[in-house]
Amino acid sequence: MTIKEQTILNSFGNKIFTQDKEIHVVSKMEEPLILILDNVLSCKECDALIDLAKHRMQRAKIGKSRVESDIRTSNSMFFEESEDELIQKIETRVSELMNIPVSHAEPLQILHYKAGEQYHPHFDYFTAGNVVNNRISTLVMYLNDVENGGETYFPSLRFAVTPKKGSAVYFEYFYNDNRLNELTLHAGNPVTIGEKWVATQWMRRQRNRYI
Ligand SMILES: O=C(O)CCC(=O)C(=O)O
Ligand SMILES: [Fe+2]
Repeated sequence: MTIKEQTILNSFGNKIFTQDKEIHVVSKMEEPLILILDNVLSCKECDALIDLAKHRMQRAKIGKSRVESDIRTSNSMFFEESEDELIQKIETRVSELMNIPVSHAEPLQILHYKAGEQYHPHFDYFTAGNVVNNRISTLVMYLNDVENGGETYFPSLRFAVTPKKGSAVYFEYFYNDNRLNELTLHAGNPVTIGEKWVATQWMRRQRNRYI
């Protein structure tokens, strides 16, 4: 008999209630746990995040060393921790949803892909050496509808998530069985028509902010 591993997010039923939102579970994969969620952000919140971010975008940097890399061709920025009311509200909602305290959250990241841009397959957790406070889970929130392409693609699962404004994909990689963590390999497929905006929240195993 195979014993299913404990997960961080324990969803029951078709809805997840946070203090200010009723989030819909559209689709679910059990192991590794992948949830497609709708109504995570309102249209107004998506537009406001893009507006706040668009003047602050830089060529995306990868991983801990933050060197520029061809792994990702999109542009990115990070909001300051709880920098204004909107960011604070979203951080609170997302941490309730992800079942991890805000103190374990990385700053909220915005990514912008223009046509032709992509994010090659990668793990969100760090694999090099002895990582003390690794990432354990990810929420990618879609801030606009993409005309064509731009799916979040899990090549080992042959599973593609189509961006939809206000919706999100959640996955976690804190399993004892590392084969499950490795199945969360994912990419941002090339945007072929239009553009793509996402907000990514990564959670750490331990505290990551001191406020
Ligand atoms: O753009 C996407 O669909 C994926 C983004 C991503 O993998 C990340 O931000 O870590
Ligand atoms: Fe990622």
